Amino acid sequence: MTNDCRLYLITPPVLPDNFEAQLAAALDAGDVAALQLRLKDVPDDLIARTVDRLRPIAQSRDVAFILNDRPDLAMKLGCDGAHVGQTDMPLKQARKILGELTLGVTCHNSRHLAMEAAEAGADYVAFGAFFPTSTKEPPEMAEIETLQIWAETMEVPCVAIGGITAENCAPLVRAGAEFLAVVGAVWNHPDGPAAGVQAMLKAIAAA
Ligand SMILES: Cc1ncc(COP(=O)(O)OP(=O)(O)O)c(N)n1
Ligand SMILES: Cc1ncsc1CCOP(=O)(O)O
Ligand SMILES: [Mg+2]
Repeated sequence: MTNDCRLYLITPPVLPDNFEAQLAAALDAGDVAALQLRLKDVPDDLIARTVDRLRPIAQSRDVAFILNDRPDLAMKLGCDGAHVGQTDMPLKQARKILGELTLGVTCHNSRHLAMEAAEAGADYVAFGAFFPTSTKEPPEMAEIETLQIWAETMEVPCVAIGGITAENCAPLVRAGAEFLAVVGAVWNHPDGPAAGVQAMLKAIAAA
């Protein structure tokens, strides 16, 4: 049986020198719905220069370019949307800044937070972390049941994140995740990012 789950790629914490080539190879390896630029603790001008470098690579391939944490810069720099966490910016403010652009919101393991996000106009809600991850110290772990109940009862699409790999993703796909967001599964794949994307897509299709 097929499913509608798609891959949501997030950039690695530190971008290697040849990142443009790696990114192009990853996006050419198969269907990727979105790319999130996630740079933490860097000045605005570095975010702006990196958006200018990477945005065309994604958008020319019909991959939505989402900026983490900064709806203001997302709007200013021609991104397709922004992702905000619970402490990044009040959701109403983010929605107002972004206008018609995509707004994604971290909801940890809480359908209550997800309801609030949906009411504030989120285009997707993200639950996680589902599995241990070395990319970020997650404030809490999420249960598959949270995702499953959301997917069964609500219209707003849900993203699953946190330690997701080709080996462990099947239950999340079967629970109804519309998107799987990954960092390590692609950028740390032993055979390179293109192989990482292909492995994820194969696992999603087989779930
Ligand atoms: C798709 C997606 N889901 C969750 C997060 C985490 O956002 P946040 O809680 O704001 O933490 P940081 O990523 O900003 O460290 C995300 N970025 N993307
Ligand atoms: C940004 C973020 N938010 C919750 S877990 C996480 C990290 C996801 O990275 P990985 O796919 O390598 O676990
Ligand atoms: Mg954030």
